[in-house]
Formats: sequence, structure tokens, C-alpha cells
Amino acid sequence: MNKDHPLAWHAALISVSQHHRFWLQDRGSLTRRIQNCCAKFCVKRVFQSLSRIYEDEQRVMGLRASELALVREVYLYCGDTPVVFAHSVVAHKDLRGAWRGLSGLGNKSLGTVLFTNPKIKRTPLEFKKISRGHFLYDRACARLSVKPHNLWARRSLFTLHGQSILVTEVFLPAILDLTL
Ligand SMILES: C=C(O[C@@H]1C=C(C(=O)O)C=C[C@H]1O)C(=O)O
Repeated sequence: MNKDHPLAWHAALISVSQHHRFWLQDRGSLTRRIQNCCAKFCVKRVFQSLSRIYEDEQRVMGLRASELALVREVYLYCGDTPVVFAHSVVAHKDLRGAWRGLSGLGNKSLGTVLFTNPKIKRTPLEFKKISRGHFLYDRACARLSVKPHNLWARRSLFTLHGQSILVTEVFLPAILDLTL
């Protein structure tokens, strides 16, 4: 896809604040990073279903439009404030394989699975600034009383035994209030 296409994701972070860059570019566990600067961290799962996925996700995961995938959506909270909205996708055919535990995670962080198995490999991060009308923006802002003009998002694939989970994280405005 042409990098100027409105659906395109970008390998490089451009015109982003240093503060956003601090959060967007780190390849370690986001859960652990937030826990390091927030005493009351928690995960709240808000959606989980077998669904069709969006065209640009199909392309990244190599799925046909008709293929179903398990979609998991959570908010990462610091105290009573949501700081990240995460949207993760696994092909239905892979739920009995490497990612069989995903559907039972509940409010446990996916990061505790992804960053404890050295066999799991992660692709380079891609970035995108999203705004009203993008499906991720609309879902991420559902719990925000004040909706920002745009939000930074990142995504990457975590692969185990040739089977992948696409993890997309949308950074909410309050992430910048966390003191490191
Ligand atoms: C990948 C991580 O897991 C976090 C938790 C998620 C979940 O529980 O669904 C999804 C993405 C991340 O925000 C991480 O902590 O880095």
C-alpha cells in the first residue's frame, strides 16, 4: 500500500513529541513499563469475539475476507484512568495452536504471555496517527469523556510456531501524565 494512502501504517515515527516517542518506540512490555510508573495498574477486557477483521488487518495477517479471527480488546488503566486501548487479533485456525490460551486470558495482561516466552518473535513496530472515522479511534475513545483530535497507535505481529497475533495499541492522552 502506498505510504500516502489514508490506511497506511509507517515504519518511521515522524513529527511526534519526544514524550510520545518514549512510549511508542519501546519494544519491551508496555504492561511492565506502565506498572513501573503506576501503583494501581490493571487490565479491563471490554470486548472479545470471533469476528471478521478489517481489510488492512487481513492483509497483515494473510487472511481472506471471509476468515474469522478472535478479536480481544482491553483498556490498560492507571488507577481509574484508561491510558492505552489495545486491540489484538488471532486467526480462528490458530486458536487451537500456539495461541490457544488467548480466549481465557480475561483481565490478565497479554504481555505476561508475550514477554515470558523467548520463542515468541516480534516484527518491527508500525505507527499511525488515527482520528475520528478510523475504527480503532472510535473504539478507543468509547471511554473518554473528552475525545482528542487524534491519537497515536502502533502495531506489530508476535509469532510463535509460525502463527501470529496482531497487537495494536492506541495511546490515550492520559499516558502522557504518567511520571516515569
Ligand atoms: C503486549 C502487551 O500486552 C498488553 C496487554 C494487552 C492485553 O491484555 O490484551 C494487549 C496489548 C498490550 O497493551 C504488553 O504489555 O506489552
